[in-house]
Amino acid sequence: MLNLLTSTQIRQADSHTISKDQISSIDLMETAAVAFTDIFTNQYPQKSTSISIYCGTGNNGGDGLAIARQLKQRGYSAISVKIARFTDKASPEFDANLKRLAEVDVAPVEIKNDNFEGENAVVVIDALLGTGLSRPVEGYYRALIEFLNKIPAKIVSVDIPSGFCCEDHIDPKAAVIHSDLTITFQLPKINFFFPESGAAINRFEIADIGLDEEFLAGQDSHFKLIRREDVQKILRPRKQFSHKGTFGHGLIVAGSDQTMGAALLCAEACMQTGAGLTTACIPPQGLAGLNARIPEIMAIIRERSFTFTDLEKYNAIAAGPGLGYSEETVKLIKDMVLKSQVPLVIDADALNMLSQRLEWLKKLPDYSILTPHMKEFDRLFGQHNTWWGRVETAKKKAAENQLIIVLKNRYTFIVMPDGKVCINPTGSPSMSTGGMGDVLTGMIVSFLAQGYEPKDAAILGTYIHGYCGENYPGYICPPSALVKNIPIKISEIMGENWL
Ligand SMILES: NC(=O)C1=CN([C@@H]2O[C@H](COP(=O)(O)OP(=O)(O)OC[C@H]3O[C@@H](n4cnc5c(N)ncnc54)[C@H](O)[C@@H]3O)[C@@H](O)[C@H]2O)[C@H](O)CC1
Ligand SMILES: [K+]
Repeated sequence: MLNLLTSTQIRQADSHTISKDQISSIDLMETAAVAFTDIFTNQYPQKSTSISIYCGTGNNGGDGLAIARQLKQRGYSAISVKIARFTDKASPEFDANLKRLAEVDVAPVEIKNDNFEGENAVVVIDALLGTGLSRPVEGYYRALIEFLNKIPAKIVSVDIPSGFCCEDHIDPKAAVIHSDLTITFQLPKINFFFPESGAAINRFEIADIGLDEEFLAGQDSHFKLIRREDVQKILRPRKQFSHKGTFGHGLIVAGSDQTMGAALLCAEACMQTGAGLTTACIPPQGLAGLNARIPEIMAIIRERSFTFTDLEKYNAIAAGPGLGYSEETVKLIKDMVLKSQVPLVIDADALNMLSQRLEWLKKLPDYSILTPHMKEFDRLFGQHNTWWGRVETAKKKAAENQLIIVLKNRYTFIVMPDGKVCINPTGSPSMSTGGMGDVLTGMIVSFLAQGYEPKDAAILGTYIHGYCGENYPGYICPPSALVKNIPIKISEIMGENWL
């Protein structure tokens, strides 16, 4: 997993690298400027593109000056540099790069107040403020940021959008540059994965500046980014002499008269993800649809006052998709919660039942997996104003109840009982359709049934679910199409050793 660090830790990595590699901070700044410019010129290869570089007077601004020189030296002919001289403070690296700018005869314009004349560059490079942000942006900086957010130019931010806070609660009223592209140094910043950053970061790219990998990996951090290689390490190839019993038996407790579709999607996902056997515990009306659509799935019919008699024959149980919320289904879930000896995956209506009966949280088998979206989370654990707050609560609740909480959003947070927050990078807006959650639940319970540890089942299910969705060749990805792709995408991720 990729260790995600705070801005303070990244600064420590800076100085560690500077002393270890016997370089100066101006050398590191030059490396950063070159790495930024490489990505930038790929994005804007036209050398006549008009580019205005707005520089603060710290090292973010210093980067901006070095980037201006790099662009000039690479033949970009329409470069202008504007320095936000709102304070008489300037970093030594900024001053050094200001001198070097003269070598390429770019004469910067100084902005000393808030009368910004018209800006008609096609691209603005935002090098005003970086990770040195230490307080909310006010005064001339705020006015300049608001001015730049209004002009038609594309904005490319250096390291982070100016005014953006890299970790902790994101204040929706803060003045932050709305960047079309953020080229960040070495690591994505933790808040890049929080929904509130959407306005400031349309997309981001990583510029490797050679910080000491060992040092970065050795830093203590809750936040980890799941990478393909992590998933490849967890996935097990299937042995030649295996049979359906080798891959477990998953039980899906789902569906009601009007919402059988969720049960079908969840059950099929469990089967397509590789469970040896899948049984769906469904209402009588659902049987015909189940058999017609997915003949591989066995059924237990939930007649009136149904109770579980042989839960022990299942390696993993998922409950909730389309289950409906009635006296009958509450009794059913209570029966399951009290009787099950295996980790449960609790989703949708079963989560809503939990939120009315929080005492059940402690009764769930250890390492059971909750898969709430934002609203289900707040119903369970109270209203939250920020996602940072939600993740803090999720860490607390996961530890208190020995649970895994899969807090779904564009970058799903998988919160482990030990406080680790594994962030899933896969997925796409094409997946924002009803039924996606049902599929995810089926995938997670399938990996549980196959004998994967609960934390690994949550990671595999979430990563591969998003991977299937983001690789679907369509404007939207119908969940019933996604499930058909699961086996092919798992083997694609595993590469040649999938068999
Ligand atoms: N390893 C790396 O990522 C590298 C990053 N580099 C660049 O350095 C900046 C961080 O530079 P720093 O000098 O620490 O601060 P900033 O330039 O971000 O800010 C300048 C200065 O502004 C003052 N300030 C803080 N908050 C505010 C505010 N709200 N309003 C006004 N002024 C504010 C404060 O005094 C800051 O010092 C990083 O982002 C990268 O761009 C290195 O160049 C290479 C390695
Ligand atoms: K910036």
